[in-house]
Amino acid sequence: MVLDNLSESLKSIMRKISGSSFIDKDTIKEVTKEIQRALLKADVNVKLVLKLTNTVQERALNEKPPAGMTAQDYIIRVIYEELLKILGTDSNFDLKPQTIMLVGLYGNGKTTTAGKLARLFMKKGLSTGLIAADVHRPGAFEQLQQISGDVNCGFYGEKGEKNALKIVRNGIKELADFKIKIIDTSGRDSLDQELIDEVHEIKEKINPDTVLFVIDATLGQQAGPQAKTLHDAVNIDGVIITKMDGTGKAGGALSAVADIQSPVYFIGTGEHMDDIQIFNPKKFLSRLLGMGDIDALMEVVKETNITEEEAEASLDKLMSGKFDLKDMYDVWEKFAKPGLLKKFFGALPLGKMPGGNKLDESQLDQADEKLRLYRVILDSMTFYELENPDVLNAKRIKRIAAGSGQGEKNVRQLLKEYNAMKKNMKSIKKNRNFKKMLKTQLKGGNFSLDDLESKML
Ligand SMILES: Nc1nc2c(ncn2[C@@H]2O[C@H](COP(=O)(O)OP(=O)(O)OP(=O)(O)O)[C@@H](O)[C@H]2O)c(=O)[nH]1
Repeated sequence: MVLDNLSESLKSIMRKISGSSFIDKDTIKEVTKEIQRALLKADVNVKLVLKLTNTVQERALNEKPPAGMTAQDYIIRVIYEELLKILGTDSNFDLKPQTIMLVGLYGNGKTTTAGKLARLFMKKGLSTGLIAADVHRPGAFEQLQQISGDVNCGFYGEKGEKNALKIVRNGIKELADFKIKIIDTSGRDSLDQELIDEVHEIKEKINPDTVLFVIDATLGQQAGPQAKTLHDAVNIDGVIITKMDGTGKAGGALSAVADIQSPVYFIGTGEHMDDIQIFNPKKFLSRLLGMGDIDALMEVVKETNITEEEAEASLDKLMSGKFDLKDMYDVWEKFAKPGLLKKFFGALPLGKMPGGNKLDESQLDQADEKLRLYRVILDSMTFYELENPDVLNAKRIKRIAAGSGQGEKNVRQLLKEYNAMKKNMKSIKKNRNFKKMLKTQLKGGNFSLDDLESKML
């Protein structure tokens, strides 16, 4: 597949980001440099690369991750969003009866694509006829005729006729019963004025419903000026990128498409008539980046939407001396979102606190599971016990263990953690910097332990 090399580079950059323990300015700069190199190697236009990487860098440096999202995930999201802008947003091709005009340069795959489209539309129940309006290339008439026979669709052409407009006019009349008519126009080695005039005239006089630009994925930097000139002449409604099955770079074609801001509707993935796919930018990009389901990542943010006020109130509770088990339960309830608890506890430098009880890595790994278990234990306590944890003697612990089915060991462990948390929170409540950073953490931000510790000393 085209862009394989770019995909490998981007995947390795993504791995690097998600594997880094913290994100600082240097990491962001390094990452954007690497993206820059990878895109340039894939033939993406320099101007576009610079614009993209500058935006990524600026956003990564200045924007705060939303609640529930780590800085790492957020940068991945920023990169994803900015790359998606190049590929365009999802826009489905409207499968309605229409006249389509195909434009593009010689050998880019126009004629083949006309046949592929005919087969695709007919599969969707839309009868299709092809009009052979390439009056310049010897053999173009026969090629389209042959293809229409292969896919069993309608065909109109006038062998030897040099007036493309006349053929199209007659063709539209002759193929009136077909729901979709596809005009295969001439291509050239380069964009000469004669070609531009010809396609411009057909566009003006025939007024097709849709003009589709067929472009070879491996075209390189000349794709840009070609797309622009054709767009100026016929106003391109959408793009079909062919030869996506090749090993080329595709960055040039993609840059050209980004430049004219037309949606890519289809991609060609081989020489056979079935080798055409509806283009889905999000899926394509997710595959390119080696991400499973990037939309799922976005969902985490929605699920963990904690407001600043909520974070502040919970933090005040945490740091007040009056922190009881009910408060602990409430805080956990609020922040027990996927991964958030782990992040929260993971960032607490408890080992550095007087009387600190640092949670080890394996404990952190099991944070979500532990929370579920602790909730069951807390549910087995009376209201009085939750508000007055000091009354929890051996007898009560035994009762709670039996009631929750979690064993005395787990009940004692929960109490141990509660006591450590309460003690630590009390001892740091006057530290404004720490409080501020914790708030960021509660809201899903991320920072390094080193950073946190240096702020505390
Ligand atoms: N691998 C691959 N080859 C393709 C694809 N689309 C077209 N081709 C091949 O590209 C070559 C040129 O395709 P044509 O359809 O003849 O090109 P054209 O743009 O119609 O050329 P003109 O009519 O001369 O303007 C043919 O050999 C096609 O089989 C594709 O998606 N993948």
